[in-house]
Amino acid sequence: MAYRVGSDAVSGIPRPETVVPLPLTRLAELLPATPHGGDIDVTGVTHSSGAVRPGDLYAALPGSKRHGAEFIADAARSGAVAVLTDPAGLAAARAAGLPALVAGDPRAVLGAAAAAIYGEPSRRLTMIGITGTAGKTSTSYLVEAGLRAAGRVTGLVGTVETRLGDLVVKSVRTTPEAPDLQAILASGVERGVTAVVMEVSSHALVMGRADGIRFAASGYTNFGQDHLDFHPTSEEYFAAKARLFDGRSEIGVLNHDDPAVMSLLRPGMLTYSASGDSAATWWASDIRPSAFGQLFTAHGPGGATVATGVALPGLHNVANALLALALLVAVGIDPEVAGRGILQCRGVPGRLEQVPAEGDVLGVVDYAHKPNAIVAALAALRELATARGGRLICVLGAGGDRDKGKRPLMGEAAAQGADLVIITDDNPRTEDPAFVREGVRRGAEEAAGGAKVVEVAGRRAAIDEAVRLAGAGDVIAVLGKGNEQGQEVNGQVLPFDDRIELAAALGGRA
Ligand SMILES: CC(=O)N[C@H]1[C@@H](OP(=O)(O)OP(=O)(O)OC[C@H]2O[C@@H](n3ccc(=O)[nH]c3=O)[C@H](O)[C@@H]2O)O[C@H](CO)[C@@H](O)[C@@H]1O[C@H](C)C(=O)N[C@@H](C)C(=O)N[C@H](CCC(=O)O)C(=O)O
Ligand SMILES: Nc1ncnc2c1ncn2[C@@H]1O[C@H](COP(=O)(O)OP(=O)(O)OP(=O)(O)O)[C@@H](O)[C@H]1O
Ligand SMILES: N[C@H](CCC[C@H](N)C(=O)O)C(=O)O
Ligand SMILES: [Mg+2]
Repeated sequence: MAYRVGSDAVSGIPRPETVVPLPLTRLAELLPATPHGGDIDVTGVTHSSGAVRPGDLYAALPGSKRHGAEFIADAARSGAVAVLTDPAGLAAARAAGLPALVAGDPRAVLGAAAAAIYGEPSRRLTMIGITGTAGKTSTSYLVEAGLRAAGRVTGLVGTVETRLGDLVVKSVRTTPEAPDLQAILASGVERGVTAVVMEVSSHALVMGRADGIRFAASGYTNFGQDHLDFHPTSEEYFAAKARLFDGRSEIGVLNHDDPAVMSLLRPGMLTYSASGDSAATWWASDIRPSAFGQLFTAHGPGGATVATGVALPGLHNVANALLALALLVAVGIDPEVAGRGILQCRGVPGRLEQVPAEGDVLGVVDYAHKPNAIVAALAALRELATARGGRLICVLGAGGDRDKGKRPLMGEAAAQGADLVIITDDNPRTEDPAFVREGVRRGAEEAAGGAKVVEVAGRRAAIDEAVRLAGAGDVIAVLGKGNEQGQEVNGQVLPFDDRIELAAALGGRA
């Protein structure tokens, strides 16, 4: 069934069952915010008028398209008892008869406000944060597996899903807005969760979504190009990610193999090197393929060695596993237990996921939708294709309404990494799909690689074409959408899952 973008069909953020009422005037004392219009107890908080529950503080934020103050009357009808806003929103709060807290930049105090309303849940959790251009989701699953091996009841917050013990909720954003995030953490505490690993996106760091959280340890995977539709410059994108290490993380773990990331190195920080540089705190050696992925030896502080591995191919997944190990050990997990847990993780949804299909062509779906991820994914799959004596065929597009500058770079990376590139549509959103394809094609055609480049409109048709052109031993990599189950076109999300489409196309061939 199709649904509108942002509709309730894809939300379902848990709220804590029990919240100690917090007087608005007490909250004002904790924040830089001025109270107006009397006192009242608040028992919840949201930034979205459609999600208001009785007793909530409604955060009426100035946005890029609207001002949340436009929705104060709606919020009041749904039971909001108070408003957090900027001076421009105060009149609407008064008109609705609600007391208000006014701050110059209400987003800047929202994280602290939400944390206070929900009883500072992160203080009762071991919080692990992960940022970086690529590898956040993958690393978070590996960390979660290590925590579970150590007997912890875990939480995970990221692009694919939010998990609190046995509860699983599909994600809408990588990092939820602060009111949702604090509600998730408080709900986790109620469910007995003791450790939470979360992806911290650059959007989140700029917009204060993770404010109010103190991380026991945080990791930085790598820095490449993405999101320049949101961040004005690459430097500002980098500075956004650097904020995770600005004092809110007790221990920082940096990728020794990435010079941009290493520019943040300060005394006390840890580093890791998948390429095996022994100058790093954690480094890998003896990497060898195994039946399900790869095994390697991790070398740690004081000459410690851990025999571990990861159930995914590619050097980038050794990097993710090494970062996971470093983070786990940093928060006190035994290295052997951590290494065993990482090894037990059976893959990550939509990340180098092999689709089930009989026959002599291997189909793989991956979430690479930025240049450095495409380089990494195709390098991993090239090894598989070579071992099978086949070619590497890549199907990819780029998302509409997102960073246009990355499109030719994505095309270039695909043409340099694959033998045949089929350029198609990703999520067109509100853009003309042909225009988006053109951006990717330009880069692919100008690339130095010897790949053949073709363009096929329509993702299903492109997958069918890849299967039609494939021969025995070939690997087909469908990149960019990973575990996504829909395709966003003009505000509608239409059902579409690369894994289902590729398996069906391969099934028709076998
Ligand atoms: C660019 C961006 O991040 N924008 C976020 C921002 O939107 P905005 O400033 O445009 O808000 P707006 O539409 O003008 O509305 C203003 C305010 O009115 C409120 N409102 C609006 C309408 C309504 O009916 N009721 C209501 O209360 C909104 O909640 C908002 O607080 O504030 C909103 C909530 O306050 C967010 O939902 C919204 O995320 C949008 C939907 C988004 O697509 N974000 C993506 C790009 C994102 O955050 N991605 C990252 C990285 C992904 C990754 O690489 O992994 C992520 O962490 O997911
Ligand atoms: N350490 C890494 N270095 C480079 N590329 C990687 C790395 N880990 C994963 N990738 C590639 O990036 C893709 C996305 O990986 P993952 O979902 O783990 O990253 P992410 O940072 O969470 O991405 P997003 O911001 O889009 O959610 C993978 O499918 C893979 O192609
Ligand atoms: N969280 C990422 C997802 C991109 C996925 C890709 N399929 C696309 O549409 O560009 C974003 O919003 O930029
Ligand atoms: Mg992610």
